[in-house]
Amino acid sequence: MLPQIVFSVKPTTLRQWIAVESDSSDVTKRSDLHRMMDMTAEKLRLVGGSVEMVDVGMQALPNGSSIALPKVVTARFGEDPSKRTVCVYGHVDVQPAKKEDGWATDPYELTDIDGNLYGRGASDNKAPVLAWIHTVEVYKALNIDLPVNVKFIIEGMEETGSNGLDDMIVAQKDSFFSDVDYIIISDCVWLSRRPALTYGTRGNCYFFAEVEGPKKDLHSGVYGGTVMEPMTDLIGILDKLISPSGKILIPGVREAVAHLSDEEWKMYQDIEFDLESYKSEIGLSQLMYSNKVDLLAHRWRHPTVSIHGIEGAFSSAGTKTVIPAKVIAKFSIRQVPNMDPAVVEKQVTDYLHSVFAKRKSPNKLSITMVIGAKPWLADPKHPLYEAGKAAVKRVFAVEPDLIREGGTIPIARTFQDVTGKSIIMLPIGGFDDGLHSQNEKISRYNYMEGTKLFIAYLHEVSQIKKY
Ligand SMILES: CC(C)C[C@H](NC(=O)CN)C(=O)O
Repeated sequence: MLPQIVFSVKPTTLRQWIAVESDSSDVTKRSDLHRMMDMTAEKLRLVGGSVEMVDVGMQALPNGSSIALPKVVTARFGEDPSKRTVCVYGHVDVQPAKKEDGWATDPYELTDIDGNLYGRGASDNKAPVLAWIHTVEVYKALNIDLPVNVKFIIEGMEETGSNGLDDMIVAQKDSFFSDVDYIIISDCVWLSRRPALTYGTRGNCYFFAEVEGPKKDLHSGVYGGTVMEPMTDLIGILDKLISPSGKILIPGVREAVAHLSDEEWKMYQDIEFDLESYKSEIGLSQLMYSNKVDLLAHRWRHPTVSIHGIEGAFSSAGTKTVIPAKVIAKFSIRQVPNMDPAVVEKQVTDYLHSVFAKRKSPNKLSITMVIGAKPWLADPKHPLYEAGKAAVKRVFAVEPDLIREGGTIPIARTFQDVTGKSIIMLPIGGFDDGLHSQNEKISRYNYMEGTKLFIAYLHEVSQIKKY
Protein backbone atom coordinates (compact mmCIF):
# COMPACT_ATOMS: atom_id res chain seq x y z
CA MET A 1 0.00 0.00 0.00
CA LEU A 2 1.15 3.51 -0.74
CA PRO A 3 1.13 6.05 2.08
CA GLN A 4 -1.40 8.90 1.94
CA ILE A 5 0.87 11.90 2.23
CA VAL A 6 0.00 15.49 2.94
CA PHE A 7 3.07 17.68 3.02
CA SER A 8 4.36 21.08 2.22
CA VAL A 9 7.84 22.14 1.24
CA LYS A 10 10.04 24.54 3.16
CA PRO A 11 12.81 24.76 0.61
CA THR A 12 15.67 25.10 3.12
CA THR A 13 18.05 22.62 1.54
CA LEU A 14 17.19 23.79 -1.97
CA ARG A 15 17.96 27.34 -0.80
CA GLN A 16 21.39 26.18 0.45
CA TRP A 17 22.04 24.28 -2.77
CA ILE A 18 21.02 27.19 -5.02
CA ALA A 19 23.40 29.46 -3.09
CA VAL A 20 26.36 27.44 -4.40
CA GLU A 21 27.60 28.71 -7.78
CA SER A 22 28.40 25.21 -9.01
CA ASP A 23 29.08 26.28 -12.60
CA SER A 24 31.04 23.41 -14.14
CA SER A 25 32.07 25.41 -17.20
CA ASP A 26 33.96 28.03 -15.18
CA VAL A 27 37.19 26.63 -13.73
CA THR A 28 37.44 29.57 -11.31
CA LYS A 29 34.30 28.18 -9.64
CA ARG A 30 35.77 24.68 -9.18
CA SER A 31 36.02 24.95 -5.37
CA ASP A 32 32.28 25.77 -5.24
CA LEU A 33 31.62 22.70 -7.33
CA HIS A 34 33.67 20.50 -4.99
CA ARG A 35 31.67 21.96 -2.07
CA MET A 36 28.42 21.18 -3.90
CA MET A 37 29.44 17.53 -4.24
CA ASP A 38 30.33 17.43 -0.50
CA MET A 39 26.92 18.90 0.38
CA THR A 40 25.19 16.31 -1.81
CA ALA A 41 27.08 13.48 -0.14
CA GLU A 42 26.28 14.92 3.29
CA LYS A 43 22.54 15.13 2.52
CA LEU A 44 22.49 11.53 1.31
CA ARG A 45 24.34 10.42 4.46
CA LEU A 46 21.88 12.33 6.65
CA VAL A 47 18.96 10.37 5.23
CA GLY A 48 20.77 7.10 5.90
CA GLY A 49 22.52 6.23 2.65
CA SER A 50 25.83 4.38 2.33
CA VAL A 51 27.69 7.07 0.45
CA GLU A 52 30.90 7.10 -1.55
CA MET A 53 32.67 9.93 -3.31
CA VAL A 54 34.37 8.53 -6.38
CA ASP A 55 37.48 10.22 -7.73
CA VAL A 56 37.14 10.46 -11.53
CA GLY A 57 40.51 12.06 -12.22
CA MET A 58 41.63 15.27 -13.80
CA GLN A 59 40.28 17.60 -16.47
CA ALA A 60 42.73 18.78 -19.12
CA LEU A 61 42.35 22.50 -19.83
CA PRO A 62 42.96 24.23 -23.20
CA ASN A 63 46.10 25.98 -21.83
CA GLY A 64 47.77 22.61 -21.18
CA SER A 65 47.22 22.60 -17.40
CA SER A 66 44.77 20.34 -15.58
CA ILE A 67 42.33 20.58 -12.70
CA ALA A 68 40.59 17.99 -10.50
CA LEU A 69 37.17 16.88 -11.70
CA PRO A 70 34.41 17.00 -9.08
CA LYS A 71 33.97 13.63 -7.38
CA VAL A 72 30.93 11.60 -8.38
CA VAL A 73 28.64 10.85 -5.43
CA THR A 74 27.13 7.39 -5.20
CA ALA A 75 24.73 6.20 -2.50
CA ARG A 76 22.83 3.06 -1.67
CA PHE A 77 19.59 2.59 0.27
CA GLY A 78 18.68 -1.05 0.87
CA GLU A 79 20.29 -4.27 -0.31
CA ASP A 80 17.38 -6.68 -0.26
CA PRO A 81 18.05 -9.26 -3.02
CA SER A 82 14.33 -10.05 -3.23
CA LYS A 83 13.61 -6.48 -4.34
CA ARG A 84 14.30 -4.70 -7.59
CA THR A 85 17.05 -2.09 -7.59
CA VAL A 86 16.74 1.27 -9.29
CA CYS A 87 19.53 3.75 -9.85
CA VAL A 88 18.63 7.45 -9.88
CA TYR A 89 20.98 9.65 -11.89
CA GLY A 90 21.14 13.44 -11.55
CA HIS A 91 23.55 16.37 -11.52
CA VAL A 92 24.18 19.32 -9.23
CA ASP A 93 26.33 21.49 -11.50
CA VAL A 94 24.70 24.40 -13.32
CA GLN A 95 24.99 26.56 -16.41
CA PRO A 96 26.53 30.03 -15.95
CA ALA A 97 24.24 32.83 -14.67
CA LYS A 98 24.81 36.48 -13.78
CA LYS A 99 22.28 38.99 -12.47
CA GLU A 100 23.29 41.34 -15.30
CA ASP A 101 22.25 38.74 -17.89
CA GLY A 102 18.74 40.03 -17.17
CA TRP A 103 17.67 38.11 -14.08
CA ALA A 104 14.98 39.79 -11.99
CA THR A 105 16.52 38.31 -8.83
CA ASP A 106 19.95 37.11 -7.70
CA PRO A 107 20.40 33.77 -9.52
CA TYR A 108 22.19 32.31 -6.49
CA GLU A 109 19.59 33.32 -3.91
CA LEU A 110 16.47 31.19 -3.95
CA THR A 111 13.56 33.60 -4.32
CA ASP A 112 9.99 32.53 -3.72
CA ILE A 113 7.52 34.55 -5.82
CA ASP A 114 3.88 33.58 -6.40
CA GLY A 115 4.48 29.88 -5.89
CA ASN A 116 7.65 29.74 -8.00
CA LEU A 117 11.14 29.07 -6.63
CA TYR A 118 13.63 31.07 -8.72
CA GLY A 119 17.37 30.40 -8.89
CA ARG A 120 20.02 28.94 -11.21
CA GLY A 121 19.75 25.16 -11.14
CA ALA A 122 16.29 25.19 -9.50
CA SER A 123 14.83 22.96 -12.21
CA ASP A 124 18.06 21.86 -13.90
CA ASN A 125 18.69 19.79 -11.82
CA LYS A 126 18.95 20.60 -8.10
CA ALA A 127 15.26 20.41 -7.09
CA PRO A 128 14.64 17.12 -8.96
CA VAL A 129 17.73 15.57 -7.29
CA LEU A 130 16.46 16.75 -3.90
CA ALA A 131 12.96 15.49 -4.69
CA TRP A 132 14.47 12.03 -5.17
CA ILE A 133 16.38 12.26 -1.89
CA HIS A 134 13.19 13.47 -0.15
CA THR A 135 11.40 10.47 -1.62
CA VAL A 136 13.67 8.09 0.27
CA GLU A 137 13.40 10.33 3.32
CA VAL A 138 9.59 10.19 3.25
CA TYR A 139 9.52 6.38 3.23
CA LYS A 140 11.96 6.44 6.15
CA ALA A 141 10.07 9.11 8.10
CA LEU A 142 6.85 7.15 7.76
CA ASN A 143 8.59 3.96 8.79
CA ILE A 144 7.67 2.21 5.56
CA ASP A 145 10.15 -0.13 3.92
CA LEU A 146 11.36 1.10 0.55
CA PRO A 147 9.55 -1.05 -2.05
CA VAL A 148 12.78 -1.25 -4.11
CA ASN A 149 16.47 -0.81 -3.34
CA VAL A 150 17.52 2.67 -4.41
CA LYS A 151 20.95 3.74 -5.61
CA PHE A 152 22.03 7.26 -6.54
CA ILE A 153 24.70 8.48 -8.91
CA ILE A 154 25.05 12.26 -8.81
CA GLU A 155 27.65 14.09 -10.86
CA GLY A 156 28.99 17.62 -11.19
CA MET A 157 30.01 17.89 -14.86
CA GLU A 158 26.77 17.26 -16.77
CA GLU A 159 26.58 20.77 -18.16
CA THR A 160 29.96 20.37 -19.88
CA GLY A 161 29.47 16.86 -21.21
CA SER A 162 29.83 14.60 -18.11
CA ASN A 163 33.66 14.53 -18.18
CA GLY A 164 35.01 11.48 -16.34
CA LEU A 165 31.67 9.78 -15.87
CA ASP A 166 31.81 7.47 -18.90
CA ASP A 167 35.05 5.90 -17.62
CA MET A 168 33.61 5.52 -14.14
CA ILE A 169 30.55 3.70 -15.49
CA VAL A 170 32.75 1.36 -17.50
CA ALA A 171 34.91 0.73 -14.41
CA GLN A 172 31.90 0.07 -12.14
CA LYS A 173 29.82 -1.92 -14.62
CA ASP A 174 30.32 -5.16 -12.68
CA SER A 175 30.33 -3.62 -9.21
CA PHE A 176 28.02 -0.64 -8.57
CA PHE A 177 25.79 -1.45 -11.55
CA SER A 178 25.77 -5.25 -11.20
CA ASP A 179 22.51 -5.40 -9.21
CA VAL A 180 20.82 -2.38 -10.83
CA ASP A 181 17.67 -3.28 -12.78
CA TYR A 182 16.61 0.13 -14.04
CA ILE A 183 18.00 3.64 -14.36
CA ILE A 184 15.81 6.69 -13.72
CA ILE A 185 16.70 10.19 -14.88
CA SER A 186 14.70 13.29 -13.94
CA ASP A 187 16.70 15.93 -15.77
CA CYS A 188 14.18 17.29 -18.27
CA VAL A 189 10.79 19.03 -18.36
CA TRP A 190 7.17 18.47 -19.36
CA LEU A 191 6.02 19.65 -22.77
CA SER A 192 2.96 21.48 -21.42
CA ARG A 193 0.97 21.54 -18.17
CA ARG A 194 0.39 17.82 -18.58
CA PRO A 195 2.91 15.49 -16.89
CA ALA A 196 5.13 13.59 -19.30
CA LEU A 197 7.38 10.55 -19.66
CA THR A 198 10.43 11.07 -21.87
CA TYR A 199 11.80 8.36 -24.16
CA GLY A 200 14.43 10.15 -26.22
CA THR A 201 17.00 12.95 -26.12
CA ARG A 202 19.12 14.60 -28.80
CA GLY A 203 22.90 14.46 -28.56
CA ASN A 204 25.27 17.40 -28.69
CA CYS A 205 28.47 18.01 -30.64
CA TYR A 206 29.96 21.24 -29.31
CA PHE A 207 32.64 23.02 -31.34
CA PHE A 208 35.15 25.81 -30.92
CA ALA A 209 36.11 27.52 -34.21
CA GLU A 210 39.15 29.74 -33.69
CA VAL A 211 40.40 32.29 -36.20
CA GLU A 212 43.73 33.87 -35.37
CA GLY A 213 45.24 36.79 -37.30
CA PRO A 214 47.50 39.69 -36.25
CA LYS A 215 49.65 39.31 -33.16
CA LYS A 216 47.55 41.87 -31.23
CA ASP A 217 44.23 43.75 -31.45
CA LEU A 218 44.37 46.59 -34.00
CA HIS A 219 42.85 50.07 -34.33
CA SER A 220 40.25 49.74 -37.09
CA GLY A 221 40.89 53.31 -38.26
CA VAL A 222 44.61 52.75 -38.59
CA TYR A 223 44.60 49.19 -39.95
CA GLY A 224 41.01 48.65 -41.20
CA GLY A 225 40.95 48.12 -44.97
CA THR A 226 44.50 46.79 -45.06
CA VAL A 227 44.12 43.46 -43.23
CA MET A 228 41.77 40.49 -43.52
CA GLU A 229 39.94 40.54 -40.23
CA PRO A 230 39.59 37.35 -38.11
CA MET A 231 36.05 38.30 -37.07
CA THR A 232 34.95 38.81 -40.70
CA ASP A 233 36.41 35.39 -41.58
CA LEU A 234 34.67 33.80 -38.62
CA ILE A 235 31.25 35.30 -39.31
CA GLY A 236 31.68 34.30 -42.97
CA ILE A 237 32.18 30.63 -42.17
CA LEU A 238 29.51 30.55 -39.42
CA ASP A 239 27.01 31.85 -41.96
CA LYS A 240 27.60 28.73 -44.04
CA LEU A 241 26.50 26.32 -41.29
CA ILE A 242 22.72 26.71 -41.53
CA SER A 243 20.31 28.54 -43.84
CA PRO A 244 17.78 31.09 -42.55
CA SER A 245 15.03 28.47 -42.93
CA GLY A 246 16.91 25.97 -40.76
CA LYS A 247 18.50 23.79 -43.45
CA ILE A 248 21.85 22.46 -42.24
CA LEU A 249 24.41 23.13 -44.98
CA ILE A 250 27.16 20.74 -43.79
CA PRO A 251 27.30 17.91 -46.37
CA GLY A 252 26.22 14.52 -45.04
CA VAL A 253 24.51 15.68 -41.86
CA ARG A 254 20.87 15.73 -42.96
CA GLU A 255 21.26 12.50 -44.95
CA ALA A 256 22.09 10.53 -41.78
CA VAL A 257 18.87 11.37 -39.92
CA ALA A 258 16.48 8.49 -39.12
CA HIS A 259 13.23 8.57 -41.06
CA LEU A 260 10.03 9.66 -39.22
CA SER A 261 7.88 6.53 -39.07
CA ASP A 262 4.09 6.56 -39.47
CA GLU A 263 3.77 5.40 -35.87
CA GLU A 264 5.88 8.33 -34.67
CA TRP A 265 3.93 10.78 -36.83
CA LYS A 266 0.71 9.49 -35.24
CA MET A 267 2.18 9.81 -31.73
CA TYR A 268 3.15 13.42 -32.36
CA GLN A 269 -0.24 14.13 -33.91
CA ASP A 270 -2.00 12.87 -30.76
CA ILE A 271 -0.01 15.08 -28.38
CA GLU A 272 -1.85 18.13 -27.11
CA PHE A 273 0.47 21.03 -27.88
CA ASP A 274 -0.53 24.58 -28.60
CA LEU A 275 1.75 26.50 -30.95
CA GLU A 276 0.24 29.85 -29.94
CA SER A 277 1.13 29.31 -26.25
CA TYR A 278 4.60 28.12 -27.28
CA LYS A 279 5.09 31.37 -29.23
CA SER A 280 3.86 33.55 -26.40
CA GLU A 281 5.97 31.67 -23.81
CA ILE A 282 9.14 32.62 -25.72
CA GLY A 283 7.90 35.97 -26.99
CA LEU A 284 7.98 35.33 -30.75
CA SER A 285 5.37 35.97 -33.41
CA GLN A 286 6.66 33.40 -35.91
CA LEU A 287 8.22 29.96 -35.67
CA MET A 288 10.20 27.91 -38.17
CA TYR A 289 7.22 25.53 -38.67
CA SER A 290 3.52 26.24 -38.45
CA ASN A 291 2.15 22.78 -37.81
CA LYS A 292 2.48 20.73 -34.64
CA VAL A 293 4.04 17.57 -36.07
CA ASP A 294 6.78 19.44 -37.96
CA LEU A 295 7.50 21.60 -34.96
CA LEU A 296 7.76 18.69 -32.52
CA ALA A 297 9.81 16.65 -35.01
CA HIS A 298 12.28 19.53 -35.41
CA ARG A 299 12.48 20.03 -31.67
CA TRP A 300 13.06 16.36 -30.87
CA ARG A 301 14.31 14.24 -33.76
CA HIS A 302 15.98 16.46 -36.33
CA PRO A 303 19.46 17.94 -35.88
CA THR A 304 20.01 21.65 -35.58
CA VAL A 305 22.89 24.11 -35.40
CA SER A 306 23.00 26.83 -32.72
CA ILE A 307 25.64 29.54 -32.45
CA HIS A 308 26.20 30.36 -28.80
CA GLY A 309 28.84 33.04 -28.63
CA ILE A 310 32.17 34.47 -29.70
CA GLU A 311 35.07 34.68 -27.26
CA GLY A 312 37.45 37.55 -27.93
CA ALA A 313 34.78 39.70 -29.55
CA PHE A 314 33.96 43.11 -28.12
CA SER A 315 30.71 42.64 -26.22
CA SER A 316 30.58 45.29 -23.52
CA ALA A 317 28.50 48.46 -23.60
CA GLY A 318 30.13 51.29 -25.52
CA THR A 319 31.71 51.72 -28.92
CA LYS A 320 35.21 50.25 -28.91
CA THR A 321 36.56 50.35 -32.50
CA VAL A 322 38.98 47.48 -32.29
CA ILE A 323 39.80 44.69 -34.76
CA PRO A 324 40.07 41.64 -32.46
CA ALA A 325 43.23 39.62 -33.17
CA LYS A 326 41.78 36.24 -32.23
CA VAL A 327 38.15 35.15 -31.99
CA ILE A 328 36.67 31.81 -31.00
CA ALA A 329 33.11 30.93 -31.98
CA LYS A 330 31.18 28.43 -29.87
CA PHE A 331 28.49 26.49 -31.71
CA SER A 332 26.84 23.15 -31.29
CA ILE A 333 24.95 20.62 -33.33
CA ARG A 334 22.13 18.74 -31.61
CA GLN A 335 22.36 15.35 -33.23
CA VAL A 336 19.86 12.54 -33.45
CA PRO A 337 19.61 8.85 -34.39
CA ASN A 338 21.45 7.75 -36.65
CA MET A 339 24.17 10.38 -36.42
CA ASP A 340 27.51 9.71 -34.78
CA PRO A 341 29.65 12.39 -33.04
CA ALA A 342 32.93 11.13 -34.56
CA VAL A 343 31.43 11.36 -38.06
CA VAL A 344 29.92 14.79 -37.35
CA GLU A 345 33.31 16.02 -36.10
CA LYS A 346 34.95 15.09 -39.41
CA GLN A 347 32.08 16.46 -41.51
CA VAL A 348 32.15 19.82 -39.72
CA THR A 349 35.95 20.13 -39.67
CA ASP A 350 36.38 19.24 -43.37
CA TYR A 351 33.51 21.48 -44.44
CA LEU A 352 34.57 24.57 -42.49
CA HIS A 353 38.17 24.25 -43.67
CA SER A 354 36.98 24.03 -47.28
CA VAL A 355 34.70 27.08 -46.85
CA PHE A 356 37.54 28.97 -45.16
CA ALA A 357 40.00 28.05 -47.94
CA LYS A 358 37.74 29.79 -50.49
CA ARG A 359 38.18 33.06 -48.57
CA LYS A 360 41.93 32.98 -49.34
CA SER A 361 42.63 34.50 -45.95
CA PRO A 362 46.12 34.45 -44.37
CA ASN A 363 44.50 33.98 -40.94
CA LYS A 364 44.62 30.59 -39.21
CA LEU A 365 41.49 28.51 -38.59
CA SER A 366 41.32 25.67 -36.10
CA ILE A 367 38.26 23.60 -35.24
CA THR A 368 37.94 21.55 -32.03
CA MET A 369 35.02 19.41 -30.91
CA VAL A 370 34.89 19.74 -27.11
CA ILE A 371 31.72 17.73 -26.39
CA GLY A 372 30.57 14.67 -28.33
CA ALA A 373 27.43 13.45 -26.56
CA LYS A 374 25.28 10.86 -28.31
CA PRO A 375 21.49 10.91 -28.65
CA TRP A 376 19.42 8.40 -26.65
CA LEU A 377 16.21 6.59 -27.50
CA ALA A 378 14.19 4.09 -25.42
CA ASP A 379 11.23 1.83 -26.09
CA PRO A 380 8.20 3.66 -24.65
CA LYS A 381 6.37 0.30 -24.52
CA HIS A 382 8.76 -1.01 -21.83
CA PRO A 383 7.07 -1.76 -18.47
CA LEU A 384 9.06 1.10 -16.92
CA TYR A 385 6.84 3.42 -18.93
CA GLU A 386 3.68 1.53 -17.93
CA ALA A 387 4.78 2.02 -14.31
CA GLY A 388 5.30 5.71 -15.09
CA LYS A 389 1.81 6.02 -16.53
CA ALA A 390 0.31 4.37 -13.43
CA ALA A 391 2.25 6.68 -11.08
CA VAL A 392 1.22 9.79 -13.04
CA LYS A 393 -2.41 8.67 -12.98
CA ARG A 394 -2.26 8.06 -9.25
CA VAL A 395 -0.79 11.51 -8.42
CA PHE A 396 -2.21 13.75 -11.17
CA ALA A 397 -5.30 11.78 -12.27
CA VAL A 398 -4.35 12.17 -15.97
CA GLU A 399 -2.54 10.17 -18.65
CA PRO A 400 1.01 11.49 -19.23
CA ASP A 401 2.28 12.65 -22.61
CA LEU A 402 4.94 10.37 -24.11
CA ILE A 403 7.54 12.81 -25.36
CA ARG A 404 11.12 13.22 -26.54
CA GLU A 405 13.49 15.96 -25.40
CA GLY A 406 15.41 18.34 -27.64
CA GLY A 407 18.19 18.74 -25.08
CA THR A 408 20.92 16.32 -24.16
CA ILE A 409 21.70 14.12 -21.18
CA PRO A 410 25.25 13.20 -22.23
CA ILE A 411 25.48 10.09 -20.07
CA ALA A 412 22.13 8.50 -20.99
CA ARG A 413 23.46 6.60 -23.98
CA THR A 414 26.53 5.38 -22.04
CA PHE A 415 24.27 4.01 -19.31
CA GLN A 416 22.31 2.14 -21.97
CA ASP A 417 25.28 0.87 -24.00
CA VAL A 418 27.64 -0.01 -21.13
CA THR A 419 25.29 -1.34 -18.46
CA GLY A 420 22.61 -2.72 -20.80
CA LYS A 421 19.97 -1.52 -18.29
CA SER A 422 16.69 0.04 -19.33
CA ILE A 423 16.25 3.73 -18.69
CA ILE A 424 13.27 5.98 -18.13
CA MET A 425 13.27 9.75 -17.97
CA LEU A 426 10.67 10.91 -15.49
CA PRO A 427 10.56 14.71 -15.57
CA ILE A 428 9.00 16.94 -12.90
CA GLY A 429 10.11 20.32 -14.28
CA GLY A 430 7.55 22.62 -15.89
CA PHE A 431 7.56 23.51 -19.61
CA ASP A 432 8.22 27.16 -18.71
CA ASP A 433 11.01 26.64 -16.15
CA GLY A 434 13.53 28.56 -18.26
CA LEU A 435 16.39 26.05 -18.13
CA HIS A 436 19.76 27.65 -18.97
CA SER A 437 17.92 30.97 -19.33
CA GLN A 438 17.25 34.04 -17.18
CA ASN A 439 14.87 33.54 -14.23
CA GLU A 440 15.08 29.75 -14.11
CA LYS A 441 12.57 28.38 -11.60
CA ILE A 442 10.62 25.37 -10.45
CA SER A 443 7.11 25.80 -9.12
CA ARG A 444 6.25 24.67 -5.60
CA TYR A 445 3.48 22.63 -7.24
CA ASN A 446 5.87 20.71 -9.50
CA TYR A 447 8.40 20.27 -6.69
CA MET A 448 5.83 18.85 -4.28
CA GLU A 449 3.66 16.88 -6.68
CA GLY A 450 6.85 15.71 -8.38
CA THR A 451 8.11 14.30 -5.10
CA LYS A 452 4.80 12.47 -4.69
CA LEU A 453 5.21 11.16 -8.24
CA PHE A 454 8.60 9.70 -7.33
CA ILE A 455 7.18 8.11 -4.18
CA ALA A 456 4.38 6.53 -6.22
CA TYR A 457 6.81 5.52 -8.98
CA LEU A 458 8.98 3.45 -6.66
CA HIS A 459 5.86 1.55 -5.65
CA GLU A 460 4.84 0.99 -9.29
CA VAL A 461 8.33 -0.20 -10.24
CA SER A 462 8.22 -2.75 -7.43
CA GLN A 463 5.14 -4.21 -9.13
CA ILE A 464 6.84 -4.77 -12.52
CA LYS A 465 6.84 -8.42 -13.52
CA LYS A 466 10.08 -9.80 -14.94
CA TYR A 467 10.61 -8.34 -18.44
C1 LIG B 1 25.92 18.75 -23.45
C2 LIG B 1 24.98 19.78 -22.92
C3 LIG B 1 25.75 20.87 -22.27
C4 LIG B 1 24.01 19.16 -21.95
C5 LIG B 1 22.85 20.03 -21.55
N1 LIG B 1 21.98 19.23 -20.75
C6 LIG B 1 20.94 19.70 -20.08
O1 LIG B 1 20.61 20.87 -20.11
C7 LIG B 1 20.16 18.70 -19.27
N2 LIG B 1 19.53 19.29 -18.21
C8 LIG B 1 22.10 20.55 -22.78
O2 LIG B 1 22.39 21.67 -23.20
O3 LIG B 1 21.23 19.85 -23.31
